[in-house]
Amino acid sequence: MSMREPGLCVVDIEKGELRGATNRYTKTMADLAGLYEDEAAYQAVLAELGDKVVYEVTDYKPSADAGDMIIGVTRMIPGKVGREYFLTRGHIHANPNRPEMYYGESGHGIMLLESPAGEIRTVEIGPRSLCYVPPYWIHRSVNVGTTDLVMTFAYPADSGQDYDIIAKAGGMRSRIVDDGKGGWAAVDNDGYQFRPKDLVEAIMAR
Ligand SMILES: O=P(O)(O)OC[C@H]1O[C@H](O)[C@H](O)[C@@H](O)[C@@H]1O
Ligand SMILES: [Fe+2]
Repeated sequence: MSMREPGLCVVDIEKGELRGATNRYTKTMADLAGLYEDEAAYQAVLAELGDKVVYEVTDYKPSADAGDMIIGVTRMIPGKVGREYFLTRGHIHANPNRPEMYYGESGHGIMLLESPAGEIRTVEIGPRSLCYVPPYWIHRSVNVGTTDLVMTFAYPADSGQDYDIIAKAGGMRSRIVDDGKGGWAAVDNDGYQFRPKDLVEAIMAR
């Protein structure tokens, strides 16, 4: 093992980015096809937003080694597709026993978590909330506020992201929607299919 130099990055809360990041990736509404329940509403929002960035990630990745850590910032604009609040694609870590932490910088978000067996948890995140995503939880962030949601995160550098696990189940078990009173509610996703028991066991054995 060779020594690595210390790093320094600065969280720019207004811009919602990490100054000194080594990577940036952006998502537009077109990249999120098939994630929202209301296809007509999705098409309308897609036409309205065009190639506007709906969320972006800037991160600092020293290496992909197991003992290293990726630190970064995610920024998501506010909005709804029909009654459903804007969300990230969501994933389980490709090495599923890797955790993650999220720290709220600004805005109002929900971390939506699902176990491989289909249990759901919601964690509300505001400024200075520190959310721990334990190993094995599928996770997605949702902006339930009226301003950009900005969060700092950190996770082991060899975690990886598996997006298929959500797609294959027809989405996550819950959707985060407007409750009609200015707040949010978790409701059932009608298209959700529970994973077979042997698949759940195979994931949990890794
Ligand atoms: O990867 P997505 O599900 O699109 O979520 C966007 C990003 O969310 C978080 O900030 C994670 O730490 C990133 O690694 C992830 O890529
Ligand atoms: Fe993650």
